Amino acid sequence: MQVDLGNVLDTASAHGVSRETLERLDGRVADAHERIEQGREDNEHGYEALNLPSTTDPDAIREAVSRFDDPNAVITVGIGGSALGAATLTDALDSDVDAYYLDNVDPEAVASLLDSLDLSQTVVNVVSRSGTTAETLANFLVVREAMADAGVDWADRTFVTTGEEGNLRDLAEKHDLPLLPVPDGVPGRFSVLSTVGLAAAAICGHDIEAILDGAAAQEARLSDSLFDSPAYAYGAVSFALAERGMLQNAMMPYAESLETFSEWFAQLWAESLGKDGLGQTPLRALGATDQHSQLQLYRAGPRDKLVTLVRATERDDVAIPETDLDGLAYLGGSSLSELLDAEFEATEASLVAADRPNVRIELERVDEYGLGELLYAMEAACVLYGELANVDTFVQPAVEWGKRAARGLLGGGDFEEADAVADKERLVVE
Ligand SMILES: O=P(O)(O)OC[C@H]1O[C@H](O)[C@H](O)[C@@H](O)[C@@H]1O
Repeated sequence: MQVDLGNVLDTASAHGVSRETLERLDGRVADAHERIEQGREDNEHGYEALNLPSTTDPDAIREAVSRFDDPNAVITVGIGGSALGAATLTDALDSDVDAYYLDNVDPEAVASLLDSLDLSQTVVNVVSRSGTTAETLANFLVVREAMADAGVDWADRTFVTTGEEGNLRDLAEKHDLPLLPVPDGVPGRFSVLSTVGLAAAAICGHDIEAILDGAAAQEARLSDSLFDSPAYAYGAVSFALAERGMLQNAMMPYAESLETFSEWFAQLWAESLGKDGLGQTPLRALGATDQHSQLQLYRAGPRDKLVTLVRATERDDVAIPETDLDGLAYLGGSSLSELLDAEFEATEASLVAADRPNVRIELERVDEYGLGELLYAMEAACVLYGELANVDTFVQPAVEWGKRAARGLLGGGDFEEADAVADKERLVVE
């Protein structure tokens, strides 16, 4: 995996950063790296996530899921960090086992998914670090009932990934469900390389060791200089650009298989860095599709965006057939991959021509190893950015406020946050 910073330099784009600025920043990267390494060594909350390539036991995960013979499908019931990592992996990789995610409580979507599946051939993976998230527990109760109604022994087809305590743990123990532990000290959005993210991939038959190997390769590249580490290069430059007003970061992979990756990145970046009036708003885009919609804004709208373009340098290709139409002759004999690359490079050039900084991230391939590299590098980039911005990367009090309010509204406890809901101002126009 490599990160190309050429288009963020002020020699490419007038609103970019100078090499001198990057060199000055590199001194701060060295200090931040030292702090991160200390946090990892002391197994501090959050920093521990960067140790997962060596602390995760892939055999234990495989062993836990091996009790389910030949499922057709796996439903992961979880939300946020308890769903997006697994979804990023299974959506990016091909498998004969279909992976679904119940990460919302839209009744129509839940009912439609459950109606469409043969539940006797489906495995249910319930994931919640806290074991108390209302959406996850509610969806699980619905799934469990649907299985029972279909004459399926739900307890036989369910496993749980959760922490040491919480309602989900109690429920799993009561029904003697197989349990995978979530690692201590790893917030959900940093947990893709643990039981939380890898179990669904293991059920789908993906090579979870290769995912960890890819992550380990990027772990080995962390160093005290942004010029030696793709992860730190990305984190440091994103921070430097945010300081210059690029307060939005459009994550734009040129691979449909990475569409969910942008969602995962959005949680990582928003929940970790959006604090104390600071942060960089992640935007989700997909190349080449969004070249024909959002690119207008990225190139000509407010000068507040970093665009991150991601592509694989190797991919399976499809030839474009020759045609006798003169106007289309330029396409014939070429391939969809060549067209996609041309679109990618044209987007970069068009942004630079309008003085809009952008970063290129290239993987060799969207496979297990490449995904491991990409996900680990983005996590390390985020941790570095958090150090440089001096925010508490690993907490999410703003999200928890809303969780308490919703629980209070449903009668799940006495939470003062719920009172604020009743105080809503109204100015209704009909
Ligand atoms: O894993 P859980 O405890 O169910 O939490 C699921 C999600 O809940 C909240 O929204 C947190 O802010 C997220 O970071 C977390 O990933």
